[in-house]
Amino acid sequence: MTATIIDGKAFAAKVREQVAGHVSRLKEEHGITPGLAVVLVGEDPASQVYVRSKGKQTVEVGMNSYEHKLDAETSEADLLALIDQLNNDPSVHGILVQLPLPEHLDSDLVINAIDPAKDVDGFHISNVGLLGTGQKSMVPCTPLGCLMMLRDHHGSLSGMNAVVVGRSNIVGKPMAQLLLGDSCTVTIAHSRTKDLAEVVRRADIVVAAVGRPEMVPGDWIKEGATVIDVGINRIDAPEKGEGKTRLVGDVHFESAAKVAGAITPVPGGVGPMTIACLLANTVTACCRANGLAEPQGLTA
Ligand SMILES: Nc1nc2c(c(=O)[nH]1)N[C@@H](CN(C=O)c1ccc(C(=O)N[C@@H](CCC(=O)O)C(=O)O)cc1)CN2
Repeated sequence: MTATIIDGKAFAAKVREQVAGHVSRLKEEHGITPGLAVVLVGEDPASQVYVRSKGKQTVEVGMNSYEHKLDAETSEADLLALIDQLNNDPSVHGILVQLPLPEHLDSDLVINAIDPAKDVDGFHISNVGLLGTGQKSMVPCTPLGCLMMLRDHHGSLSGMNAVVVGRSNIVGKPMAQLLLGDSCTVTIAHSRTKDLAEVVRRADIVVAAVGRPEMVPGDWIKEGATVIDVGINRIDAPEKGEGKTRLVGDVHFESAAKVAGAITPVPGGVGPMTIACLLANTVTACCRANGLAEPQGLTA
């Protein structure tokens, strides 16, 4: 078998198109322009790239982008004061604090200071609780992107065996909740799971989000399974020349693609969907804040 490649880049472009349509309707029919504020603390190079990309794509779909770049030594009090200001700014419908934060800042405290209605990352404890109890919430962008691709590929996920490898608050746990919400039988596995290979081999859907380069080989995958690779790991690539690197996922793509029915590549799979879903969440937050009907198909 050679797997169908699930093209996250193309899918994300379609989601952005839908978002742009909703934004122009909000402007024309209600005179409202959704606004997204992104806060970056420090100079982490990867975070700088992601924040730039978020700002650019926000503007491309017609929304207002507010970037707040703070230096690495910013105090918790100053960061919380900025969040308070954004919480009270009616032109800001979504607030995102780029992670990871410098070590002296308490991420949980900072995230929980965001107004849950503006928490477009879906990381606030209230949104975590709402998602866990099947209530309307803001849904974390990466798992939402994975769910959209799975629904698009399969239609219904009902009754499928899903194994999520990874138990992070940002991806693993919310992914499991979303799959459960779509009536999958869900197992959360992780690096300490006994007989991990056997557990993964039972899965119709594998979501790999452990942050370990190419940890899941093809012989762990059941024939015809759908593999969603959330990992983004930069590894040395001496074959490309001295000092060169390349991106790989948590799945060994070449071997997995020979047995899977469908698979997301890295790059170009889950990553682009993360930012597209952030834009979708911002439109959703804007509609909710204004008592308007939410866009269909852009949330769980
Ligand atoms: N507040 C948040 N912080 C972080 C999140 C998040 O969702 N909210 N996720 C990641 C980083 N991230 C967005 O912030 C992100 C990561 C990767 C991509 C992406 O498109 N990756 C490309 C490859 C990019 C490359 O060449 O390096 C791909 O997979 O094709 C988008 C967004 C941590 N922080």
